[in-house]
Amino acid sequence: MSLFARKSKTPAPATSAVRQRFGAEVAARLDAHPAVERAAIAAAQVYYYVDFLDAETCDRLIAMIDAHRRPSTLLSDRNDQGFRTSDSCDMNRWSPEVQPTDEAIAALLGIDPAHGETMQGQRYAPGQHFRAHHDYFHATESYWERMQQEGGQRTWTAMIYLNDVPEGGATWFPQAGIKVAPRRGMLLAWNNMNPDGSPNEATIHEGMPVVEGVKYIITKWFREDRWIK
Ligand SMILES: O=C(O)CCC(=O)C(=O)O
Ligand SMILES: [Fe+2]
Repeated sequence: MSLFARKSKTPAPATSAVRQRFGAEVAARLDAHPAVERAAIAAAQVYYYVDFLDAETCDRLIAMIDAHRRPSTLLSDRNDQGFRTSDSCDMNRWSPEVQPTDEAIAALLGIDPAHGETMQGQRYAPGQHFRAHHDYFHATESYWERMQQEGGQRTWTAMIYLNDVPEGGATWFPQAGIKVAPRRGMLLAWNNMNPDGSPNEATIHEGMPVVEGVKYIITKWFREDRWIK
């Protein structure tokens, strides 16, 4: 018996059949949806749905974010103040104000809502930003062990812009080569994995600084396993 067996930490698998399946199935569903467009880039699966949410629902969610916001946090071993300077809040999925939107996002992607983390509301005032990052978890970070118990890797991200922003605040994917300006009610969704289920580095993205106005969004991350046990 090897001395090194068992005790050593299991390295995170680079690829995974479950993640592969999420990539293929969600993409096929979005490709087939008449209101959804795929962004014309090869490096990542990025989709948008222009009028996903009506103005009244956007306004209701904005009011909830304003009422509950607190400084955003960062899941990282680096203490990097200034990396994410927005405010955030948890959007309770069981609240009658939130549930229809939360479930509509999961239904659009065809993912069991139990795989979805708590939806985040985010607010960026002028000058606030979220610097370039990946939404997937890095297996080298100390949080990885815990994340494996809590639904595992993140697969798809869905974001909704709740308002138009007069200037700034675009979501920029510098490697994939796409910049998306906020537009009220528009949903943006992308797969953080490659088709083989490994993390796609080209999904690195940033929330660019708002120049004029205030930017409100909601973000929902889906895990490879159930996040709600
Ligand atoms: O604010 C944006 O446009 C991007 C937000 C984002 O990347 C996130 O919430 O993970
Ligand atoms: Fe992100």
